[in-house]
Amino acid sequence: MTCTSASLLIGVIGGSGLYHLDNLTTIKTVNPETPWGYPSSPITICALPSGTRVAFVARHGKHHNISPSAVPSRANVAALKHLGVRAILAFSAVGSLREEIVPGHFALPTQIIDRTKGVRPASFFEGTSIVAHAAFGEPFSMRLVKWLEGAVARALEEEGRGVVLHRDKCIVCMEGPQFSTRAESVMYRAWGGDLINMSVLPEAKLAREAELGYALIATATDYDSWRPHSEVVTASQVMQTLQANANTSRHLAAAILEDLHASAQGDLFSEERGSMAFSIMPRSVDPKEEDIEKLAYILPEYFKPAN
Ligand SMILES: CSC[C@H]1O[C@H](OP(=O)(O)O)[C@H](O)[C@@H]1O
Ligand SMILES: Nc1ncnc2[nH]cnc12
Repeated sequence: MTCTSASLLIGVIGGSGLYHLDNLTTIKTVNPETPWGYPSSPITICALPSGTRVAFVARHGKHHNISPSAVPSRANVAALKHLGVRAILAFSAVGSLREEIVPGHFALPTQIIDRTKGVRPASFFEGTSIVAHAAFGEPFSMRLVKWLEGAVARALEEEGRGVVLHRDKCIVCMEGPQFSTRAESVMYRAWGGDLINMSVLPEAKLAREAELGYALIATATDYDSWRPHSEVVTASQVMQTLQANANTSRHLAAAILEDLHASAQGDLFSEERGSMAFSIMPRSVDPKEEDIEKLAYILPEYFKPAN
């Protein structure tokens, strides 16, 4: 099922605590089987008051039954792209590695440090006869991030609950599911990390391979484990902030998605489109037809099945 690109341009991935956008109108639910399996949850197509549609997927499932290492990120990103989405706005509950990023604050990261352990499939090309090297020096879509810096700050101010937005932060993505040790937490700060989660990778890499815009709205829930005289982070500590952050995230989505959809019709995501053209390596042998068919699901511009 493919929506027309004019009707559905933005996909939202909800993280811990954000399992639905029930402040928007649900139009329908779809559950497409992609060449990489089924998404984490059925995808809800929601409408804004104007009728503009967005697609929503719950990263850990609607009942939070998928652990961070097992999230089917390839299926999530592929399904969104196939539905007509051009950019993903991802939400994530994160630990703060900086005193000034107080639990309850929001942040827009611009860089990532990868501390995942190679157990998550991180490329659509993995296991195929085709090799591709996507550029990832700027792991987020900077035009989108800049756009969000203004729009999110305005929406948070309008909400009036004093949620502060931090810009230009570096997020560490760890494997989990256990939280970091105190020594690791201190080390990440020394490396320049400001935030920590278990989810931004491989999601951001896969969005890049699928030529989708991608930005993360990081919602701080805790101070991780670096503060010498404070308790280390626990799941129950995270839970305390999760609900308030999710409510703010839902408000934010309702406040900015209309304008984001309108901007998406312009050149906001022009950097991503066509970006894989020079990333796919010239081939010495013919690629397998089954691989072409698989990759055509996300990149029909480059992969055209024989029939
Ligand atoms: C519930 S604490 C750890 C868990 O929360 C974050 O999930 P998400 O990014 O989907 O909001 C973090 O990345 C971990 O997966
Ligand atoms: N401290 C933390 N470490 C990793 N992921 C998190 N998600 C929320 N808090 C976190």
